[in-house]
Amino acid sequence: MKLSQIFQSLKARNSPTRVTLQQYGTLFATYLGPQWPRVCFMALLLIGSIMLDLLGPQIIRAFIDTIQSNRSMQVLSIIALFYLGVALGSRLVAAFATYFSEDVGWNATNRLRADLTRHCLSLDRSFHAAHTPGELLERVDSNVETLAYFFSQFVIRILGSGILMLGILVLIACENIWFGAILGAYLIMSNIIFFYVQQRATSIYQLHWQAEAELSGFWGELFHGLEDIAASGAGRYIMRRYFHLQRRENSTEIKSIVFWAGFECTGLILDVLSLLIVLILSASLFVQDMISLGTLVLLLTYTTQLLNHALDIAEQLGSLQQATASIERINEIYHTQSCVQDGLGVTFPTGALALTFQGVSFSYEAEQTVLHDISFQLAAGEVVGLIGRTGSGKTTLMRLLMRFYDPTSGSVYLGGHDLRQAHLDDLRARIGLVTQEVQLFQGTLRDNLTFFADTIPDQRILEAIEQLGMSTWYERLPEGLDTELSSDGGGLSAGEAQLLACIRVFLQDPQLIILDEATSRLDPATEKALTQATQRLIAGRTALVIAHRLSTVEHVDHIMVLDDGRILEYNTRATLACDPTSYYSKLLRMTNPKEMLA
Ligand SMILES: Nc1ncnc2c1ncn2[C@@H]1O[C@H](COP(=O)(O)OP(=O)(O)OP(=O)(O)O)[C@@H](O)[C@H]1O
Repeated sequence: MKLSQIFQSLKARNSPTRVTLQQYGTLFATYLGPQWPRVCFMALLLIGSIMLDLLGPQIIRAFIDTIQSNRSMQVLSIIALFYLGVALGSRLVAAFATYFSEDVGWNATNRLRADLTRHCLSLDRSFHAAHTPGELLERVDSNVETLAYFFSQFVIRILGSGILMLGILVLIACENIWFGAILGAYLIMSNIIFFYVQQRATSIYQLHWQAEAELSGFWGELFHGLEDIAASGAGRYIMRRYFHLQRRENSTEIKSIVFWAGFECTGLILDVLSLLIVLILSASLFVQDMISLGTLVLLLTYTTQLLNHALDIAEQLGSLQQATASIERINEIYHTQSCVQDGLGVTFPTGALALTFQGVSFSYEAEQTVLHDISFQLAAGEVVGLIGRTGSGKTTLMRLLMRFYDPTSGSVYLGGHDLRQAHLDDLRARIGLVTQEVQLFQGTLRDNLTFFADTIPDQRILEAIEQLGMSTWYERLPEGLDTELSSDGGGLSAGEAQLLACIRVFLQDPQLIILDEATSRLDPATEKALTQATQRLIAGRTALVIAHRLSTVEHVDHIMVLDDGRILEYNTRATLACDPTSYYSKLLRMTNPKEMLA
């Protein structure tokens, strides 16, 4: 079963704030199931370590009773050596068990993290607009990390402590049935108290993590926009917001720490009380000659072990609460279904693809329509230049074509197929997108051009650079394809980043190109290189060029002028240029057309 199905079943059966035993079971089965040989080996080690732990107090009893009876040094030395062996063996086995449990836990959470990342990638833009990168990082990383502890420690320690406690209770009951019965009743009662106290913990942890996520989101935004913040002098506002978020994070953290301290304190009080009962009981049995001194020590040692493990179980139940809070936060993401559903798949024609928008309207939010009844056709291999003031809907049109969103009404057809019928991956592989904000990654130029795919040979990259007429630009790079770039732009200007994006798209060899021209001022050499590269890139392909300069649309077949989400005019460039009443021809006659393009 896929993780999304598990989490969707959580939603279907329960409110999002409840995770049932069966659902924990499904989670374990999905992520621990494939590692069953390791889990079995871990369980064997666990049982071995428990048996050795139970053996220790029996050897001490034998030692004390031997001192009291025959006092043979030889027997005492053998018992002492045996005890040493058992103690060492127990530690060794416990260390192996811990190693395997960690390994199993991390494997499980790595798979969970990968599934979650894949799911986040499949979600549409409205989801990503509503969640900051920092918040998602918190969920995909920190919340999943909590589950690593849960997967590894919870299994080994709850199971281990549970079995050990049962073993100790049986052994104590064999010595004295009343002793065993009283301790058993006490343990059940104390665990019930702990369980109810911890029920409250989930909401406290969730509030804390939400505050942490918001703080992480803030850091993400801050580091992303450092330049703008410094330039606009927004430092004081940023610090105010930081203090506000930090205060919230601190207060929720203090609440969870206080809760945890209160919980540990309750455990300690219950411990002291139970030890008192045991001391009185065992002393009275010893005074009445009902048990030997060795048995007295045995009972006390077992009781201490029992209480330690009871506290351990209570703590593990605490980790269960943390894990539950994590599962619920991860669960929330899994509930989010992408508004853009994958299509069944179509067979696109080869070569350039025809494009049709038919009565397309779109709104990001219910009450605000951004595109109104957009209809136009572009034959295969034709290029349309899209112009319009800022906010007129150019980028939105591009987003619909990439299926980042679906139209509210109407349809978009590519190569004769409704976009909603195509597989998303297939569709996006056929469209090359060069945006204003080119995302670079920490790595070499080669990595950035190939998206870290080592199947593309250098020769092909160099050919692409040459075919796009960018050899002069490339030769200026200090270390060629090995030039290191960083994710924040790495010293590349906006124009150079677009040059890089052109090579990326050229390597992808798409059937339709969307080009959102850089608005920033480019130096003449880069502008010339970029114009040449884009012209070569779109040659023989259908293309939609969002233009911020009239020179960009000098060679296009059609011009579309968008105004407030409506097509103001759409015709061949030649027709519009010859029509003195057209918006485009007015732009051509203007001395500073940028004003009307901004
Ligand atoms: N994610 C979003 N959520 C809500 N509204 C949005 C979103 N993105 C854009 N808009 C709104 O949609 C309208 C069209 O925006 P769009 O970005 O498509 O315009 P544009 O012509 O590309 O502008 P620019 O030239 O400045 O990039 C604007 O009113 C904008 O505020």
